[in-house]
Amino acid sequence: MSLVRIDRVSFGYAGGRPVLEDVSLEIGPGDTVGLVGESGSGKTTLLRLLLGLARPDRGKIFFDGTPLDPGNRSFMRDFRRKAQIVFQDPYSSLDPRQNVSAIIAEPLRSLRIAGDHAGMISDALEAVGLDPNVAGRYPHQFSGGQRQRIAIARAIVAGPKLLLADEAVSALDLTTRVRIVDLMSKLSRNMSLLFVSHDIGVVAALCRSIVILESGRVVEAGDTAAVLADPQHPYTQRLLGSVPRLVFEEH
Ligand SMILES: Nc1ncnc2c1ncn2[C@@H]1O[C@H](COP(=O)(O)OP(=O)(O)OP(=O)(O)O)[C@@H](O)[C@H]1O
Repeated sequence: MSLVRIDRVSFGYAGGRPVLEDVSLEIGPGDTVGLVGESGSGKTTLLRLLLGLARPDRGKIFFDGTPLDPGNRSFMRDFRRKAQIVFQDPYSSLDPRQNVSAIIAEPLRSLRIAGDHAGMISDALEAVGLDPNVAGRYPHQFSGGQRQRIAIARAIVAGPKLLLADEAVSALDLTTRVRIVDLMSKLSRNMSLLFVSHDIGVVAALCRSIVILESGRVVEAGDTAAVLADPQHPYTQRLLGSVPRLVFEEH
């Protein structure tokens, strides 16, 4: 059974034109799915629907076989433990007044998860490649890449089944981006990953399957290597054509 099933979902913001039209996609346990599209194609909006922050106008979203229903509080509490998100900007996503330990503990507190919080925080820090001794420090004492590791530690501390990443490496320099992609790849062995990005290169490195969104519609989807080797839709071909060439030709 799919962990997530988005079934023919359409959505428009109040008074506006449709932003998503008839979108379907499935994420199985352990899948790594890249959602790619240009700015404004509706990627973040789809994540908002998937988190239950907005409701589809048409269609349904299922998590573990149960329809997502923001009105069902006990389901949503369990869902919030199982689905966590990492955002783009590691500077604005961490509260500068809280130390690392308090930041990572936030889901444990808000979801009222019992147990050894200090041990869980320490495990999460280790899992993202940070020394557990940094728990007492504050965000300003870390680089952008380290901050993103802290944000990822917060996202995984409660043991989610699904990690959502919204342009989670886009704000990082190239070397740091590669390291965080490596980290996400390692973490995705234990959870499903929906990785939203406009960067096809990063998706190719990280995601087994790819979904291409153009103006709120899925125009192509499938195995990443197969789609990128032989893109069928003109929009995918255009997106691929606009990827900067990083290979230096010999003269
Ligand atoms: N709160 C909102 N109210 C009204 N319209 C919105 C709102 N948020 C987004 N939109 C519109 O919905 C469309 C899709 O936006 P969305 O942020 O989902 O795209 P995106 O693919 O994530 O883009 P980006 O890569 O730039 O973040 C855009 O036309 C945007 O202007």
